[in-house]
Amino acid sequence: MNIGLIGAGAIANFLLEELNGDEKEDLCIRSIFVRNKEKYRPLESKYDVTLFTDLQSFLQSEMDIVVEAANVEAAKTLLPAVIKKKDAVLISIGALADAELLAEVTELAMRHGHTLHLPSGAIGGLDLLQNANIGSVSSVSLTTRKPAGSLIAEDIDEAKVVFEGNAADAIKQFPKNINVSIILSLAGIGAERTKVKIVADPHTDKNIHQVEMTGDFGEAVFTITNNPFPDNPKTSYLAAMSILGTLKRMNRKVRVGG
Ligand SMILES: NC(=O)C1=CN([C@@H]2O[C@H](COP(=O)(O)OP(=O)(O)OC[C@H]3O[C@@H](n4cnc5c(N)ncnc54)[C@H](OP(=O)(O)O)[C@@H]3O)[C@@H](O)[C@H]2O)C=CC1
Ligand SMILES: O=C([O-])CC(=O)C(=O)O
Repeated sequence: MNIGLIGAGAIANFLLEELNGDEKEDLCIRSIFVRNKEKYRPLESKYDVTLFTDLQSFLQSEMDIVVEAANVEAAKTLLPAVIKKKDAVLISIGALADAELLAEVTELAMRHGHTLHLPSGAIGGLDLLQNANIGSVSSVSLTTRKPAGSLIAEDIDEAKVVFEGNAADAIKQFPKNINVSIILSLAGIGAERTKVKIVADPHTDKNIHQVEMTGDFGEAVFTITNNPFPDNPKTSYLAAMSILGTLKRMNRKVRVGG
């Protein structure tokens, strides 16, 4: 499967190393859509990829699927054009907090016969939540704790709650830090009803997500203590692995979970 990648940051570099590195894989990144070719020029020879700044030329290049690893704004702008032409994997899930965009992309995917894959990113338990939601789920809440520097500019000595509210507002205020709240909303009871608390912690170097759910099924509480990427500590290593997992499991004939 040939992949077209949008973005060339922490997640993109992980995917390039895993898929286009020394060991041959069935999956291969061929094309990368960037804003500034000169900045990313070294990737062309290192990973044998072609850089594009024109979206239509990128989409016409040799690829079976697009993987977005850019940011929420880019995803909002690019996704409608992408899904008309290709299947896609989206990691800046916060883009889909916009109900109009979600409806538009769903309609385009159906009309053009394409699929939009939404990986679980830096959390888990979405299989459980979707199954629980067949019955009635009464509450879903997420408490995210990250290194203070990932969330706020000010120097603090003690942990500080920097946001408390619902997922719809959380992603507006922290688009680079709380995409997980929107995948949780999509799997469960929506961005208005999914509660979010974000804590800036000067004493942690992990990205910690505690998820709590209650419903007909009973209740679930679990915590994911994520290792961050050294070159972008806002982003957890698991988020990048979840894209690779999604790609690798896509064509399986025996499917686990889900
Ligand atoms: N769903 C989840 O659980 C998670 C989601 N994420 C999200 O994944 C995304 C990628 O994360 P990460 O790799 O760490 O981010 P980085 O900031 O490391 O990299 C982002 C890349 O996207 C590029 N980019 C930005 N805007 C555009 C655009 N309009 N067109 C093309 N490229 C663009 C940037 O290029 P430039 O140099 O030009 O700025 C940069 O190369 C982010 O949105 C992040 O919030 C992260 C963790 C978990
Ligand atoms: O990587 C993480 O731990 C979570 C994150 O940045 C996001 O959801 O946007």
